[in-house]
Amino acid sequence: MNIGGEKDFIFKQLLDYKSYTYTYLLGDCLSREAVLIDPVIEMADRDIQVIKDLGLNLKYAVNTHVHADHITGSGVLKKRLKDCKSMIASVSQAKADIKLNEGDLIKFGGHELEVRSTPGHTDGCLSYVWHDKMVVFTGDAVLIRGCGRTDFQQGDAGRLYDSVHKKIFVLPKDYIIYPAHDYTGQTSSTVGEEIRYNSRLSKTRDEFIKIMKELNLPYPKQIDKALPANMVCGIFDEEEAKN
Ligand SMILES: N[C@@H](CCC(=O)N[C@@H](CSS)C(=O)NCC(=O)O)C(=O)O
Ligand SMILES: [Fe+2]
Repeated sequence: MNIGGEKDFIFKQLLDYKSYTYTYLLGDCLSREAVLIDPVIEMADRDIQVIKDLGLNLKYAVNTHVHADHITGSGVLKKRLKDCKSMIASVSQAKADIKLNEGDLIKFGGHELEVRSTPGHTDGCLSYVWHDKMVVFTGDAVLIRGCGRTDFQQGDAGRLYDSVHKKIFVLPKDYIIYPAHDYTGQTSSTVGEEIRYNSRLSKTRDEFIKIMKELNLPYPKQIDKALPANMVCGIFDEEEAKN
C-alpha cells in the first residue's frame, strides 16, 4: 500500500493545541510498522485515525519522559490498538511495557531509533536519534531556542546542560531537532542552529544554571493530575482526563 506517494518512510508532526505538545508519527512503508512519540491522551482519536488512514500498525507508543503538562496517550492507544506496546525510560520508574536505557534501539520495519539518555529536565528524559534520516527527537531537553525547565520533578540545571552538550550538541550540525513542545509557532530546528542561537544552552554552564534559577515560570496547569497519571501510563480514568 502506498497512499501518500511515500518512498521508504512516513513522518508526521502532530500538534496538541492545548498543551502545545508535538506528537511524532514515524512509519516504515514496507512493513507498515509505526511508532508514535509523545502521544497526548485527548488526541488519541486523531492519532488512531491517522494511523488507520495510512495503513500503519502501531508497534510502540514512546514517551520521552514523564510529562508534567499533559497526560500521555500511550495507555489509551495500548487499549485500542492490540499490537501497541508502551515505552519509557527505566530510570523514570513509570509503568510501561518496555523500559528503555541508554543505547537501546527502537526498531520499526527497516528503521531504528537510538536511545540517548538526556536527564536534567527530569531524571528519565530520553532523546531518540533517527540517524538514517538525520533527525533527533529531544523531548523537553532541547526546545527551539530554549529548554525544559528544571524547577520540579528531578530538575537539575547542571545535569541538563551536560546532557545536551554531551549527547545532542555532539551530533552533526545538520541533524534536525524535533522538540516535544513549542510555544512560539516553530516546528523544528537543527543542532547547528541551537548550538549557536539557543538563548540558554549556548551560554557557559554557570550562566545557564543562573538563567534556569531565575526563570520563575508558573507551574503547568495540569501538573497535579498529569504526574500521577503518567506514572501509570496515563490510565486512571480516561473520561475524567478528557474534561
Ligand atoms: N503553560 C504550560 C506549561 C509550560 C511549561 O512549563 N512547559 C515546560 C515543558 S512541559 S513540562 C517547560 O519546560 N517549559 C520551558 C519554558 O521555558 O517554557 C501549561 O500550563 O501547561
Ligand atoms: Fe516536560
